[in-house]
Parts: sequence; structure tokens; C-alpha cells
Amino acid sequence: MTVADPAPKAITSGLDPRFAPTLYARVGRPDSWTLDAYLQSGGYTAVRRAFSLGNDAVIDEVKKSGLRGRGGAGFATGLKWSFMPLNDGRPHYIVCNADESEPGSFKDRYLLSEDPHQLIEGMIIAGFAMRASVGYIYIRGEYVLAAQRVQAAIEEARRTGLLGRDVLGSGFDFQLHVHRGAGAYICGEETALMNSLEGLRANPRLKPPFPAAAGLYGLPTTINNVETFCAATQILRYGWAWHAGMGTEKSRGMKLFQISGPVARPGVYELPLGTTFRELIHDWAGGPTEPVKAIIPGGSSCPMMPFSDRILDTPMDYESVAAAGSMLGTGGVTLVPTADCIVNATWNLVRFYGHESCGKCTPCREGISGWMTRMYEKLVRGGGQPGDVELILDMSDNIGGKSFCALADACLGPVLSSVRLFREEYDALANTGRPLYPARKRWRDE
Ligand SMILES: NC(=O)c1ccc[n+]([C@@H]2O[C@H](COP(=O)([O-])OP(=O)(O)OC[C@H]3O[C@@H](n4cnc5c(N)ncnc54)[C@H](O)[C@@H]3O)[C@@H](O)[C@H]2O)c1
Ligand SMILES: Cc1cc2nc3c(=O)[nH]c(=O)nc-3n(C[C@H](O)[C@H](O)[C@H](O)COP(=O)(O)O)c2cc1C
Ligand code: SF4
Repeated sequence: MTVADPAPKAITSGLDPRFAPTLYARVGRPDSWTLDAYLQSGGYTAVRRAFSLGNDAVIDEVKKSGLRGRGGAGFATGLKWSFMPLNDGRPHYIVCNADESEPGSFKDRYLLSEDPHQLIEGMIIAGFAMRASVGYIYIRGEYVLAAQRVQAAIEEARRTGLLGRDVLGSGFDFQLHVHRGAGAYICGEETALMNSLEGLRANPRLKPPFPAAAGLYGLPTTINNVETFCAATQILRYGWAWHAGMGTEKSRGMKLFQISGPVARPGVYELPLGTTFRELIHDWAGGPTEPVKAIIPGGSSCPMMPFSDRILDTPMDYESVAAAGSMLGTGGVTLVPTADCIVNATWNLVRFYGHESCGKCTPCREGISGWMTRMYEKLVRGGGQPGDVELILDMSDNIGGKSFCALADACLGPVLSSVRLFREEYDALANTGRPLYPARKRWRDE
């Protein structure tokens, strides 16, 4: 754990005036993290509505809203909630995945530190719907401020009858606990996260069984991302039709897009799914500050795409970005400058994944942490040889689809796409030992 959590001064919440303020409505406002501020803006009305609807109707409401998981994979949230068994007499758990460690993703930290009650309300609603009386919020270790604010908000909620026995006189008992991570990316993978919560080493578990069948302590569990629970609060507040009325046919609602790299106004922008890359980059983030050659659309595990007119006009929804050859992921858009060595930039990601490999399976431990990391290091240090690029492709072929969890494949996203798009930069290093562009300074080099 190395990086302390700074106060969120630099964020830009791009609330679109055409839509009612939603997920980031309170971010940046004075004392936004306190119960008083939350109540003044209509907080905890959604949970009262949920209680009046009843458990199954809440799940139905989320299903009809079209909400899909905002942790990256986009799995239908209401459907996932409906997998939890009914009245089986066993304890059920819900878990909030607040581990947010994907390079390029930084939306959840501000939901946590600036608006913890919105998350708590979403988790009470989810716990009620899925008959869970205990919830855990697993927070990335580096998010110090976020953990403090969430903990303080839980205590406020307990003191005022929003958590604990008989929440708001509904007869529903619900407790929430914060668990802080200790700086491992793999703890964001939901089954590794459950092992970590149980005090075990954070290795992923086999799926299936999915968590609803056998989750935390082997009991029915549902894990959702921070933004997903917060969106559930808004859906219960404004109704499923309001949410389903935004976005595209299969990707409904608003999304927190993040943009980093050489743009005038990097930050978090709350926009409807289906907004184009061009609108985000040019209209909201003020446009690139230097020539750009690639877009990483949704966090570092998503394949790079060229910075072309076709891609700029692609709507940012799950289907359109997949059709364009990548993934929407977390909506964390990163721009890669033209004058940066793509091999060095990719090496930065490869060594991140190599460092974060949990070591459980051979293709990832030996392939990513070992061969791939050494191969990139050799290339960027000027030791490249003819045939190295073919070797990278061959290694990728032996790793892809053969690892225990998605981490190894995530590393291959930037590797294979950068070779495909910028082969000449790889060939230059392999054949001459010299890059076509000088490498930018990376924080890992400092
Ligand atoms: N937010 C971050 O910081 C971060 C970091 C790394 C990766 N990611 C994202 O993680 C994603 C991969 O996550 P994953 O490996 O959990 O994806 P996944 O597709 O295995 O699962 C996504 C969710 O849907 C559920 N699910 C999927 N199929 C199911 C089924 N048949 N029955 C019941 N439930 C089912 C899973 O339990 C899980 O909750 C990537 O797309 C990436 O964008 C996010
Ligand atoms: C290596 C790895 C790391 C992950 N890290 C996160 C994370 O930090 N936050 C998150 O919400 N999901 C993360 N995920 C995805 C989770 O496994 C899971 O899909 C998600 O929490 C489900 O929530 P959702 O349905 O609300 O998206 C990660 C997946 C993998 C493979
Ligand atoms: S792919 Fe990597 S992180 Fe996932 S189980 Fe295998 S070694 Fe661990």
C-alpha cells in the first residue's frame, strides 16, 4: 500500500443538463458525505419505496430497468439478484466490490468518499431484495479517505436506525461492515475477494458455482460494483422506466465514464450509455492536448483501438464497443499519445499484470510474470532480436484462454491489440534495438 488517497479536487463531474442529476449529483458539494447533506437531497427515500414494494418487486424493478453490472463485465444486475435462493433458511450475503484497481478506472473512489450514503442505501435495498442481513464493503487499501468516510457513514446510519435491527421499522435487519484490502489487484476478482474476506490467500475460485449458489463461507452471495449499487438506489428512487429511458436498447442508463491521458480536462463524466467517444473526448473533456494514436476504452484490460474517425463516432455501449473490436469494461477511457513508444507503454501494463498475478496457474505465473515481462523488458532496453514479435504472439497463443481467471487474458488485451495496430514500432525495436518514438516517463521508473 503506497499511495494515500488525496482529496478529490481535480474531478470534473460532467452532469449533462438534459438529465436529472444522478450518481454524481452530490460529488464536490459541501459535506456531501454526511447524513444531513444526503437527507437534504432526498436521501433514503428510495429504501422506503423498496420496503413498500416488497422484496420480489424490487428485483423485478431492477430487472426492468435494464441495469447491467458496472464493474466491467456488464452482467444483468436484476437477473443476478434473482439467482439468490428464496427462503432457504440459510444466511445470505451481499458484497460491494470497491477494490477498483484497474488502471484507467477511478469512478468508484469518489462515490465512496463523496457520497457513501448513496452506496449504503443501495446496499440496504439489495440486501432487502435478496434476503441478506449482512453486507460487506471491500475497499481498495489505498483508498484511505474513502474507507474513513464509508465507515463514518455506516456509524451515522446505525445511530439513526438505518442499519441494524428493524431498519426504519420495516422488520428487516441489516448490518454493514467495511473490509480494507491490502493492495492486490486480484482481490477485485469476485471469488478471490471472497477468499480474502474469509481471511484466506486471495486466489480465485472455480466458477461455476457462481456466488449465488456458493459464495462467502459457501453461502448464497451476490457481489456488485460500487456504481451498480448506487445505480440501484437511483432506480428505486426514480423508477425503472426512468432508468430504462436512457442509454441504448441493450445498454440502459447513465454511466460514469472516466478519461485520462493527454486531454484538456481529465476526470469523471456522468453521461448516458451510447454517448460517442468523440463527445466524451472533445465536448466534455476539452479535446486532446497533443496528437493521439490509440484509445483504451474501458480500463487497461480492454484491447486498444485506433484513434480514427470510425472509433471516435462509436457509441460507448457494451454492444457497439464490442463490435468495434474491444470492450466497454469500466468505461475508463485512456488516450495514448502518438509520440509515446507503444511497446514501452504496453510494457508498463505487462509488468503491472505480471506483478499482480496471484501465481495460482502456470500460464499466468510463468507466461505473464515470467516470459512476457522479460520479453518486453528485453525489447524496451534495446536487446531486441529478429523473431521477438513472433515469439510474443506465440506466447500469447499459449496463454490466451488457458488461465484460471481473467487476469492473464486481461494482459493479452493490450499486448495483442498493440502488436496488431503498431507492428512497425515492435519491428523497429526487434530489428534495430531502437524505438520509433522515445518512451514517456512512467511512474514505475521513478
Ligand atoms: N473495476 C475494476 O477495477 C476492474 C478491474 C479488473 C477487471 N475488471 C473487469 O472485470 C471484468 C471481468 O470480471 P469477471 O471475471 O468477474 O467476469 P464474469 O463475466 O465472469 O462475471 C461477471 C459477473 O456476472 C456473474 N455471472 C457471469 N456469468 C454468470 C452465470 N452464468 N450465472 C450467474 N452469474 C454469472 C459473475 O458472478 C459476476 O458477478 C472485465 O470485463 C473487466 O472489465 C474491473
Ligand atoms: C482480475 C480482476 C479484477 C477485478 N477487479 C474488479 C474491481 O476492482 N471492481 C469491480 O467492481 N469488479 C472487478 N472485477 C470484476 C468482478 O469479478 C465482478 O465481475 C464484479 O464485481 C461484479 O459486479 P457487477 O456485476 O456489479 O459489475 C475484476 C475481475 C477480474 C478478473
Ligand atoms: S490467471 Fe493469474 S491471477 Fe488468475 S488465477 Fe491464474 S495466476 Fe492467478
